[in-house]
Amino acid sequence: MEKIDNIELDELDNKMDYILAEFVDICRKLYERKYVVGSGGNVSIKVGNLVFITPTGHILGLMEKEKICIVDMDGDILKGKPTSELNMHLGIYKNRKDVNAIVHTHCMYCTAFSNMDKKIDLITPEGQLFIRKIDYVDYYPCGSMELANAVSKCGESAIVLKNHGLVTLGENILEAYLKTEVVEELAQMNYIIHNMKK
Ligand SMILES: C[C@H](O)[C@@H](O)[C@@H](O)C(=O)COP(=O)(O)O
Ligand SMILES: [Zn+2]
Repeated sequence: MEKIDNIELDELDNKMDYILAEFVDICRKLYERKYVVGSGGNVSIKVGNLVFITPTGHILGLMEKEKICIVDMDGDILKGKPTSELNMHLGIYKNRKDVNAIVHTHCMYCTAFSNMDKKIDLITPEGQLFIRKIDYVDYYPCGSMELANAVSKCGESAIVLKNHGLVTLGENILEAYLKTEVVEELAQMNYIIHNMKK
């Protein structure tokens, strides 16, 4: 059995198969839960010096392992045509050593709150447990370096992009995904409570 630094390549293969299968599942779930529609949203994970990332213009609900792009941390594209938000993903990984997974979606309630410049209160137990604080970023054009720089400077792991959507960060993809679910539920709960007060 060939080994590199005591890692059996077959074992590495199996691990990567599992990691990429989980990546595909999360992409499909984001679409199924309508956190994105059409070709919106993008997802990435960092494994060592490599970033596995969704292709641009692709429907997350139809993601397949073979379609996942690969980029190194210098931004050299090793496989496929990655998301137009590649600079945002790389900028976050460079600035946040605690982050190994990024989920970007267009959650409707979060985006609506951002359009009204309203903050989302962390009113649920999950909100207080999983989301320490939410950062808010002004509107910058999609795919722009301005957006990438603004987001990668944020210190929190839930970042609302004005008139665009949400970015959640995690040590792993399940954590990043969970934060998307929790923040969007918080936004919905805030909306319901606000309307009940009328
Ligand atoms: C307009 C783009 O869809 C923008 O919203 C981008 O941020 C996005 O979500 C999907 O872009 P890619 O298909 O390039 O990942
Ligand atoms: Zn987007």
